Amino acid sequence: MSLMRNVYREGESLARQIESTRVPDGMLAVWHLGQESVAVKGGGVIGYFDPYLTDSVAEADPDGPWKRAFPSPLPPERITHADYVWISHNHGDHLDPATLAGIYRASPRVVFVCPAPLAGILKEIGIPEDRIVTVKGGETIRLGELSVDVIPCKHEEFDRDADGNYPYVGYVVRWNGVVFYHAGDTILYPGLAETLRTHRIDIACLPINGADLKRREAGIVGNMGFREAADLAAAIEADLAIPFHYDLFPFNADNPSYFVDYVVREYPYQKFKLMRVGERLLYASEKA
Ligand SMILES: O=c1ccn([C@@H]2O[C@@H]3COP(=O)(O)O[C@H]3[C@H]2O)c(=O)[nH]1
Repeated sequence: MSLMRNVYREGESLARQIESTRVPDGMLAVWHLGQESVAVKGGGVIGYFDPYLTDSVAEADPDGPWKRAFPSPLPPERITHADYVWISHNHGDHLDPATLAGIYRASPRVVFVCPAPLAGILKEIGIPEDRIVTVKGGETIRLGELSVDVIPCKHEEFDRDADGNYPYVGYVVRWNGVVFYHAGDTILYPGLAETLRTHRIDIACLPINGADLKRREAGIVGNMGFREAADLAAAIEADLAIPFHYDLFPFNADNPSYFVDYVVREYPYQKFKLMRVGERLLYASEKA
C-alpha cells in the first residue's frame, strides 16, 4: 500500500465491500466517504447520506476554492445498490445533482429523502416524484423497516420557507437495532441537545469545521466547531461520536486531532472514532 494513498479503499473495491459486508442485527456498517458523505448498511439495507462523489462544485466555479482535497472514493454510477439517499440541505457538497442523477440511474430501487423545499431540484434532474420522500423538519417518518426522526438544523439560521419547512435538516435513523444520527450542517441551538438526548443515539456523526468571520465574509455558512461537537456528543450521551465535515475543502476545514484531543481531555468516557476516507466501521450497539 502506498504511503501517499489518501483514500483507504475506493472504486470497485469499496463498492464490493459495501455490497458484501454482512451486518447482523444490532449492528451497522458505516463508510466515511469524505466531508459529510457517509454510506451505511444495516441488515440488507444500504443508504447514503449527503453523497458528494464528483468534483461538480469546482467544475461550476473553476476559479473558486472548491477543488477536492482527495478524489471521490466512489463514482456515483457504480452505486447500483442504494436503497435510500438522505439529503440534509442544498449546498453542492451535500446535494450534488451529478451524484444524485448517477445514483438514480444506477440504483433501480433507490428512494431519495430531502427537505420539502428541495424536491424541485431532484425532479429537475429526472428523479420521479414517487422516488422522493419530502420532510418538513421535526417529524418522524417510516421508510420500510427504518424509522427516521427529522431534526431541524440551524445553518447558521433556520431559514424556514413560507410553509414552515426547514431547508436544513439532520436525520436520526433507527436501523437494524442501532440509532444512527447524521447531523447535517448545523450550529448548536437551545433545545437541540435535549431533543437528541431523547433518541438514545448510538452513533452521532457531527460536523466540526466551525465558523469564523473570515469564512462568513467569504460567504461560507458555519457549523458547530470541534469543542461544540464533542460537548454535544457528551450531552446527548451518544455512544460513539464520529467527527466529519473537516476534510474536503482546505479553506473550510479543521484538524480533527483537535476534536480527539478535546474529547480525550474533557470526556474520558466518551467513545469516538476518527475515520479515514474509504474506511469501514463495523459498529455493534451496546444496547443490543
Ligand atoms: O455549492 C456550494 C458549495 C459550498 N458552498 C459554501 O461552502 C460551504 C462548504 O461547507 P458547508 O456545506 O457547510 O457550507 C457551504 C457553503 O457555505 C456554497 O455556498 N455552495
